Amino acid sequence: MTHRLHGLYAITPETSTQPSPLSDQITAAIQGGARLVQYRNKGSDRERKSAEAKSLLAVCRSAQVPLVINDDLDLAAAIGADGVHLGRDDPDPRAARERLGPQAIIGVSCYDQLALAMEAEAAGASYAAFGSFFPSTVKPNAVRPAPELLSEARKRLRLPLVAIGGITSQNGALLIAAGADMLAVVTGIFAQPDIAAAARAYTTLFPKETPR
Ligand SMILES: Cc1ncc(COP(=O)(O)OP(=O)(O)O)c(N)n1
Ligand SMILES: Cc1ncsc1CCOP(=O)(O)O
Ligand SMILES: [Mg+2]
Repeated sequence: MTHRLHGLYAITPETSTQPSPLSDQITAAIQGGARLVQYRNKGSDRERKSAEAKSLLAVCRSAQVPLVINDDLDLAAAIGADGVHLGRDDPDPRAARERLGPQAIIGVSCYDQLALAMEAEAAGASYAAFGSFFPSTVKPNAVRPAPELLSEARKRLRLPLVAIGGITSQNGALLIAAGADMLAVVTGIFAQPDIAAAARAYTTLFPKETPR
């Protein structure tokens, strides 16, 4: 199945302010309209990551929402996830494409650099991610491109564009207007008391889907 990469992209929090298990939090984000989920866990051991990723994969499969694993190509391959997200310290997108196959979602971090996105496109990536567009408590030291980078990328690339970093339901609209196909969000969804409602506030920013 080819996945349409458009809409809200929910990324799991590493520290939770929620009493509910991660799988319930993801269920709520999907109820609020999340179209893609990333399992991002930089701190846990392999066993815990594997167990959490499997449980999220079950939730995502039943909702028909793809699950991407951050950084860990081995884990993505081992559990049969829908794809992987790769940054500058992670495996090469070509290796990921070879390992996971033609339908897999291979996301690549491009920070504030159009040249990285052009390389990613040539390497068979599925989307290019730019950011952090706004201050983020998750990545306080991230580079900060201007939203105009998305407009430039839109002109130069065919790949879907993901915007990330400090995105709220207020500032997200300007990133979509600049060319973002997806908004990737942690805090604005998962640090809120009502996760589904918080997700819905982003979902409504996107133009309505045209039926396939
Ligand atoms: C959609 C999306 N965009 C960017 C990132 C950041 O990736 P990376 O630079 O590898 O940093 P870590 O997330 O691994 O700390 C992302 N995860 N997802
Ligand atoms: C992983 C990552 N890469 C750039 S900013 C960021 C964190 C996004 O989290 P938040 O939506 O809470 O700012
Ligand atoms: Mg990474």
